[in-house]
Amino acid sequence: MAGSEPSENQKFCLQEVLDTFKLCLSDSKEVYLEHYVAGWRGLIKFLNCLGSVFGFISKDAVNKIQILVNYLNGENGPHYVTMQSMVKYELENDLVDLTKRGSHSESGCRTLLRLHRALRWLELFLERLRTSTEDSKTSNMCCEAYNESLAQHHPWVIRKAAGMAFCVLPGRAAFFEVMNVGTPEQVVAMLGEALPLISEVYQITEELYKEHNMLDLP
Ligand SMILES: CCCCCCCC/C=C\CCCCCCCC(=O)N[C@@H](COP(=O)(O)O)[C@H](O)/C=C/CCCCCCCCCCCCC
Repeated sequence: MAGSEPSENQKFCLQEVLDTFKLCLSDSKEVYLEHYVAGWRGLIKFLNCLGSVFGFISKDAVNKIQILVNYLNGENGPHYVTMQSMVKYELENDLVDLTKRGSHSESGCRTLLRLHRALRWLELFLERLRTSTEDSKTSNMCCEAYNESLAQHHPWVIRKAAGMAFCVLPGRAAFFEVMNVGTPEQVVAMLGEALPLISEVYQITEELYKEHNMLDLP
């Protein structure tokens, strides 16, 4: 594998990501931003194990996570506890560029939307991985999931770069090893547990953005 050996706290652990997504939803099905970004942080550890070819993707995701963490830790932090409270606060205070980019080009709503779209890619990719066979190619699964989701929001140059990165993804067996779960059967079982959680978080976010006409924020 292309990446260097990660230290213990940089090591990816699917169970950890699963636990984080379990914490995302409140009893009233609001999405806690803190756990949502923690879930992404866990996933980025995986990306970092794959080598520097994925650096440009990891950098963009880290940057977006940091924007949200800054809001969470900032003076208006209490408004950013859940996605629902963030949306309400930013909309009520005209803090979102709704039609064209202006003075709020790094709003929480816009930033989260980019990660939300990536969550759909993840859902589609993990479902393919879960139902894959030994000879399935991770690059094909990743590419198909990307074309059905994120690619529709990316310009040609990003799509090209992403396509090139997918070509150097490790094979299914090596990929499963990086997941740090156990046998392929155990990986498949854990994916089966993780997917409904990821799907539910995705659906709730999608509904929230649809309700406020924010699925196309510039
Ligand atoms: C369970 C273990 C197996 C799967 C582990 C997957 C780990 C994936 C971790 C992170 C995924 C990356 C998230 C990328 C967020 C991209 C957000 C985005 O769309 N940004 C673009 C738009 O932003 P603005 O310009 O409007 O601010 C930005 O232009 C993008 C730049 C970078 C390229 C993004 C390519 C995304 C490809 C996603 C597939 C990742 C491949 C991972 C392979 C396992």
